[in-house]
Amino acid sequence: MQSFFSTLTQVSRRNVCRRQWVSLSHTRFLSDASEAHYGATSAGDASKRLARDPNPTASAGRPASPRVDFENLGLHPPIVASLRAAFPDVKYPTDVQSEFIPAILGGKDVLLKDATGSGKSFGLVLALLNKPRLVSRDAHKNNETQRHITSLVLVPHRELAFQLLHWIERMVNAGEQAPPLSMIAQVLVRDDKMHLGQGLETLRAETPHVLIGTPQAILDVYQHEPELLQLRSLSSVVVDEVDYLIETVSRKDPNKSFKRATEKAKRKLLTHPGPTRQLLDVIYDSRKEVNEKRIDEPGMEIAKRRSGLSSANSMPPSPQLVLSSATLRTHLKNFVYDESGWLDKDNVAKVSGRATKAVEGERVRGPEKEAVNASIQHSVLLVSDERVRNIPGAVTVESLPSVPPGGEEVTSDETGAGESTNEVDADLIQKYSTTPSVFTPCMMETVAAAFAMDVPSIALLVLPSSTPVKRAVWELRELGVNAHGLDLQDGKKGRSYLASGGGATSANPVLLVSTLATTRGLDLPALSHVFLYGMPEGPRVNSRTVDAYLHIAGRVGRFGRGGKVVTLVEDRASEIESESEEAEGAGAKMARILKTIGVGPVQFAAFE
Ligand SMILES: Nc1ncnc2c1ncn2[C@@H]1O[C@H](COP(=O)(O)OP(=O)(O)OP(=O)(O)O)[C@@H](O)[C@H]1O
Repeated sequence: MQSFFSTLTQVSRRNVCRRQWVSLSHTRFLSDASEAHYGATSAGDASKRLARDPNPTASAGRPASPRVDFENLGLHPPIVASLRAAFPDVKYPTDVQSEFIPAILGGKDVLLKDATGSGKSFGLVLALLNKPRLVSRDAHKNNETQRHITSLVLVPHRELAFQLLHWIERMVNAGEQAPPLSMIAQVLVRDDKMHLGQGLETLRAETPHVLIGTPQAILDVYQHEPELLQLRSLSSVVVDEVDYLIETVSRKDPNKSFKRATEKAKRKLLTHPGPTRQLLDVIYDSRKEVNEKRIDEPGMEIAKRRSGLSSANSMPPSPQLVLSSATLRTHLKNFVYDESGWLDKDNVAKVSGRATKAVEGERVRGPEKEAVNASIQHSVLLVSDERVRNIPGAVTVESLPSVPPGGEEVTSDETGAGESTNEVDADLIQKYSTTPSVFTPCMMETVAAAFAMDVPSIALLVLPSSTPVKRAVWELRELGVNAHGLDLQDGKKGRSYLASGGGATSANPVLLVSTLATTRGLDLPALSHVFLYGMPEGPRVNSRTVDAYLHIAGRVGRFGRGGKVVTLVEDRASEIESESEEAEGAGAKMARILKTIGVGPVQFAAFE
């Protein structure tokens, strides 16, 4: 099999030979390379073919019909070979992948939205790996070839960055003559002490094809060593979990006087734009300028531009922009389209997997309901010192088998249970034993009991964003739970969590502990349960809370696997019947969240 590495080097060599490079200041995109390389299976052809013959059977997250395969989408055969060798279960593209991969390879800006677990991030990685490597020649250095970063991927937290890196590593290592991973992909995130550490050293030593990082880490490097990033010569910029990374103001907030509150929130965002906004403002400054001018453009000019004729306000060459999430709210889309100035509006594809779903006759529903996965059971437990009970209205259903038939036994080595890393050190134990906890004892005991009774192999506990994971791990271990802080950077163990799975049992099940801030986008195939400590993004119920719940719930039930989401909230008996939102208890609020997403609560059988 031709190696993954040789694919990328061939692309770069071919490109270098075909282009006349003047100097580094004239770095140009190798836009003709994909055309030369992919011939009849170019992205444009693939789009046309899909339009004629859309996949008629699959639903989000299910593989598309055999009539569409990865090569048809414009992916280069050696990359597909590496994919098949590394991920034998990934046989055909999902609906949404069939739509967005050709759009990305065709150089379009893409707004991408589909259910959790539909393969968005995975497909993005594939498309980016497939892009021709950007290289230029330096006339001042004997025409020496210089490699550039081709794609920048912004993700909300380091665990997701390492997950994408592990996926790439598996594909790279699947070919013969595996290259150093750092040539293909690197991660740039801050460590526990907020340092960039090893990631920055590696970037100084080698330019990767794909750079994955958190916005703050990338911004830090941009501010101190901008030449390492070459932001303006990128070919693509991807923002995964974009609604988490770019804050926008919702037009409807029933709890506030609408207009004044909106204006105030907008002003605040202008004064304190988050790191993602800052980076995109830098990368797309020339697009912003043109978009600004286009606001007053006369009709003739618009018509000229749209028909491809040269116009005074033509868009300058700039990286394609891809924004992705399972939950893209209207106010974010409006901001991106009308206010940000980042998009090339004449060249945008909006992809939601709907083109294929509409052909299947699936009902297109509200934004929350589209993201719900029917194979997940949702339970809410009301917890007090006296008792633990299911939320009123929870129904008994035939339980999803926790261990699907044919599940194999995994060893403690595979689950990372027997390893000594991730230990809580002695100083912290001393501190924890002598200071009050932010966690309520009866809530932790309920997590421990529910985990012991129902989890066959691996579960995830999601804590509120600012709570201490290490302390939770320690408290749970005191209760006899095999708890570990989620750490995907941790080589062998981290990768074991990402291995394909489901249907496994373990003699010593593992409870991984993370927070709301580090859970978005994670794909841990062996998970059967997610326990949620308290209301997500509480205390009010609004679109942010609902979206947060959808994303947490979406960690299970991926690719047709079943799964359970168990939310634990403190039980305050008087709260349930109250009409006012202030007095309404967390249980009633959770019931509203479930209603909004169109699911009913299911009894968690271990409790009354
Ligand atoms: N075409 C495919 N066939 C089978 N499995 C796939 C396919 N594409 C991706 N997967 C698997 O599906 C899982 C989910 O993929 P991914 O994380 O990309 O979904 P997502 O849509 O980004 O989810 P989220 O919105 O939660 O971030 C991964 O384990 C991946 O290996």
